[in-house]
Amino acid sequence: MSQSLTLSHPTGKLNGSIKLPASKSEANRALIIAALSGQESQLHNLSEANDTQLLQRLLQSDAETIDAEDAGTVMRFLTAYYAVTGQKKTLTGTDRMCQRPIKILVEALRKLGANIDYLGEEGYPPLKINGFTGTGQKHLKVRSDISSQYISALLMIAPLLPEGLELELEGKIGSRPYIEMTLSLMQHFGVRADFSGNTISVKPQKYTCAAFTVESDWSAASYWYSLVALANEAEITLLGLKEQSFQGDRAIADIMYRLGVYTEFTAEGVRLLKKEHERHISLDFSDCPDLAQTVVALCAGIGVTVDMTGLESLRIKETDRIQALQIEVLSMNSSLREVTPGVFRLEPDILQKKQLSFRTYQDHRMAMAFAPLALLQPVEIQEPGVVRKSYPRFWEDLEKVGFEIKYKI
Ligand SMILES: O=C(O)C1=C[C@@H](OP(=O)(O)O)[C@@H](O)[C@H](O)C1
Ligand SMILES: C=C(OP(=O)(O)O)C(=O)O
Repeated sequence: MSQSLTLSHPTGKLNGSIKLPASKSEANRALIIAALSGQESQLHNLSEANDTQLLQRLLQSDAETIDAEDAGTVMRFLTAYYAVTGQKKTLTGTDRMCQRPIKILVEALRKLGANIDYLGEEGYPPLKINGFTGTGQKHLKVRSDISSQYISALLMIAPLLPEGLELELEGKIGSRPYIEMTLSLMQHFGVRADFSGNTISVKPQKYTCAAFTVESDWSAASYWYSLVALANEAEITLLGLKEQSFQGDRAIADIMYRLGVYTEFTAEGVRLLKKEHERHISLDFSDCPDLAQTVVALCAGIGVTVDMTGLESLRIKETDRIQALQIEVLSMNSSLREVTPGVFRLEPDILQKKQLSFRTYQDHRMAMAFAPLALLQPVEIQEPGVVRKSYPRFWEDLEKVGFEIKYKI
């Protein structure tokens, strides 16, 4: 795997049609639900993202030790899946995965009757899942301000529990659209739930067999919006995106309207065109945390000041994304500071005409968020292979619209 690549674009003009990868969030829910249904499923357009390829392989594996690598959904969804299906497994992941908390999910599963031990530090993977003796408990209180993935994991197994499940969400509901995506996918496969106030109720039910085609990934689309915003001239079509999507990251269309990109929905996807951008904006990322890096890197490039809230969960993702962003925007003369508790301000400055080099912190989104800046000046991206987590063809797709890439081994 190459250690770095340098990226440049000879004209700054972008034109073309891109087939985006499919959403790993949708695909991984569909895979878990299909496995829980116990029936042959017809899932189409499963993502080429490593997170999805990995889950597919692991669901077919009868190994005792299961490596979820760096995939949060794989770790959290499989913990609940193995528990409820009574499979005895050791579940581990990368060093970083073993620093990403899982206590809220493990505690909830224990209350439902799962026997789970921590093999390392209490509250973190690796885990040993030893079996399941249903307690018949129906009502659970679960904190919803750390990661929605715990809630999605519990919801997907809920119809298989003898009494079903009533989940009372405590605190702010972070990443809420991902919970709604879970409920929509469950409904697609025949399971009804009720989400009223802060309680989600699921009665015991059976998943039914249904065909499902995974949509293109709106999070991946965000990097193309950034490219269009930074280009001298651009007309880009992104295939397979839908206006009515299960994905909360479709919010990028509205965010980018303010940052210089007009979205036209067509029968084949979206057409992106350039427009004027605002100079100072405020955004709340509570519903769409994966878009924050795209916006920060772009705004540092085009000189837009942004006040951001809802970034709490960024500290426990593939890396501490707030810290990684703070370090990397510094090399662009910009600053990212917490101005009052919970409010982060990106203040950009004039970019010097020198080659920029960005570290990626084993985080695919750091690589893809900073790459579009190559439309302003040559950019080096370190450890570019990280993109395989969600968008393995990212660099090839950039070449299709005229980027020149030199790989250094
Ligand atoms: O459920 C999902 O598919 C995801 C939920 C979000 O995580 P959190 O709920 O931890 O914020 C998101 O950041 C992640 O990329 C995918
Ligand atoms: C946070 C992410 O993924 P996960 O939590 O599933 O590892 C992501 O893809 O940005």
